Amino acid sequence: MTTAIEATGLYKSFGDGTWAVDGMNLAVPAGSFYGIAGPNGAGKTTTLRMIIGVLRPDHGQASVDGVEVWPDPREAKRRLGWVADNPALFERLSGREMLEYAALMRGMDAQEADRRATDLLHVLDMEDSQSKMIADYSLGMRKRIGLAVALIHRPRVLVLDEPFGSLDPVNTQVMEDLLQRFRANGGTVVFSSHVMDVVERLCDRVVVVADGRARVEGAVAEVRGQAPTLQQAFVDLVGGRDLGEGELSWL
Ligand SMILES: Nc1ncnc2c1ncn2[C@@H]1O[C@H](COP(=O)(O)OP(=O)(O)OP(=O)(O)O)[C@@H](O)[C@H]1O
Repeated sequence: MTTAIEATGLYKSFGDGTWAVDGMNLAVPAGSFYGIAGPNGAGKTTTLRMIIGVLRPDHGQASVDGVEVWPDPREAKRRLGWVADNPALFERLSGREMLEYAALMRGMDAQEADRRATDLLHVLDMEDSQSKMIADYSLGMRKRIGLAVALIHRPRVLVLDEPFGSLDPVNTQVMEDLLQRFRANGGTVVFSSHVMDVVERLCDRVVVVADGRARVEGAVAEVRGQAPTLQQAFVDLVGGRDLGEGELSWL
């Protein structure tokens, strides 16, 4: 198996005496759609930020498309695209200017930058809002432009943090279609999510993370096991809480 992302023994503490990431191991097969699920505070974002080369691990290694991230972060970043939960964008640029700027920073000439920006704005259904300032964009529009910025240099691996949170069904469909297209062209998609039906629908494999560690990993059907849905398997695994008889009786 060729791996698109490999993380071995990743640890990170923020100095409060606990491990936000506590010995994470991951191996994402190239060409897969890979989901990272886990409750709030499980360490998903911290893990992803160490893998993409913006947060240095206390211990452990990560590689992207065969390139070790921390010895060679520039080369690793050439091969990946990153979409943060709330993408950091230049608020006073228009969507088109943002895309063209990202393309120029990635070394493209102006003609290629214009061509790719035009294509992305079209498939993301953003032609009408391309001249509007990003500060005036809705969250769904920000997420779409964030995805376009991450794709414009044609990465091999795309990493997304909660891409579907707070998106309406139309935006969700637009994002899914583009991710499917990227994967069909040989790319690898890794994303964290709490939205288990999206993980179940899109992913080949999933890892469930809790307390900074991978608890279970495998093909979606394996992780679901005997549970009726992946959501139920997730709750069974990481614990939910049943309300007792008398609890909240005042409600
Ligand atoms: N910059 C930081 N400084 C201090 N603690 C942090 C920092 N970033 C994350 N943490 C802590 O690390 C732990 C893991 O956080 P992380 O954001 O990685 O979880 P997550 O699984 O992405 O959660 P969510 O699903 O809510 O986004 C949490 O306890 C969080 O409070």
